[in-house]
Amino acid sequence: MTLSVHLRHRHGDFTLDVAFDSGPGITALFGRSGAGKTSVINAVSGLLHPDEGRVAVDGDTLLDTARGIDLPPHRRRLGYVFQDARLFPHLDVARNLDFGARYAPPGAKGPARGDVIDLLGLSGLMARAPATLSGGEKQRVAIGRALLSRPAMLLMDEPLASLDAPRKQDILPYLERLRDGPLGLPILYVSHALDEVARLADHLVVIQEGRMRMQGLLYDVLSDPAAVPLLGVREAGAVIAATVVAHADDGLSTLSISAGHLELPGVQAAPGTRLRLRILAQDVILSRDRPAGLSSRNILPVAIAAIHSGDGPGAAIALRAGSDRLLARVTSRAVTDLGLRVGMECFAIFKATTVAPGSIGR
Ligand SMILES: Nc1ncnc2c1ncn2[C@@H]1O[C@H](COP(=O)(O)OP(=O)(O)OP(=O)(O)O)[C@@H](O)[C@H]1O
Repeated sequence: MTLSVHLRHRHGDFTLDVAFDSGPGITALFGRSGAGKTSVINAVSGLLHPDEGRVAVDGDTLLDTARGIDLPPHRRRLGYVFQDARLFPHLDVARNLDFGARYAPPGAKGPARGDVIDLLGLSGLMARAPATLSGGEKQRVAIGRALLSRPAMLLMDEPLASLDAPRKQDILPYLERLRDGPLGLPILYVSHALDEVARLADHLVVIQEGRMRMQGLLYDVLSDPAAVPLLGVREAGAVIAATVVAHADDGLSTLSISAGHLELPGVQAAPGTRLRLRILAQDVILSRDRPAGLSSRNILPVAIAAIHSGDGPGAAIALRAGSDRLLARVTSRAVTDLGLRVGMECFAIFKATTVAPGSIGR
């Protein structure tokens, strides 16, 4: 599946100028408030008619201003999940799901009702009224309703933004299952929360003030030191792939990565499970020599791939760790004092507790 979005639009002083092409899985559109994310999703769904643009899903053209094509929303076969679940308050969960199915185009391929109920863990909720559901449960029903309309693509506009942190952690595994399951449904996922994006996205598009600033595979964008000023120095950090090896009685788990082993707490996955770990750039310390007598359990041999000095006192350092990439943020003074340069081999160190359970995804 491919998603191709090319848009130009003016809202008064605000100009939207965004173009990206992505592959299967979840494409996350990330940006701060007012960056233009909702305008993009509205143009994809047909609620906004851009001045110029082209939107195609898997080769099917939904919009092409040059050719006079602008399908109305109901003919675009898109499932929409909003920040607030927008369930029908007078219908129980089962009937809310039926409503989705009612909009499925005749003959459209899609998941069976029972599979959607299993995937989203809805079987115990079917007779409940929306008012009695938690925020996370409501969102699961809203996702189920959207899936049962058998869409060609799912649009999710800040679907977790109204949930508190624990509810958000409850629902993220369902979204991971949706992404990795047999449906293979493409998802355009809008968020201003980088932790969610790092857990879920396959492809990342970063927009700022209406312009597309970076796009690419999530692992590539998040490990690019040029992304640090865009994403924020406290939030920037690479995602690496790891496999669970074993859990010890003291609560620490061993994970293997291409550059060696990590020891982390709070890993809730069976040995053999593939995970993705987000390691914030600000949590990584560099040492030219292998440190001895250090309490930190995670010391990885790395090579410096790039050094990106910012306007302030910090520098972002791209590191190669086996076949993975890490980012470190250190002071420019440390770069000078340690004589760091591209190609140099050194050691990256981070505390086990810096990788919080919420930063560990599938
Ligand atoms: N219909 C409109 N008329 C005029 N300006 C608009 C209109 N819709 C959006 N804008 C402006 O376009 C800019 C982008 O808005 P948009 O809602 O797309 O951003 P966003 O990234 O989704 O923000 P948020 O996360 O706060 O919802 C904002 O400056 C907004 O005020």
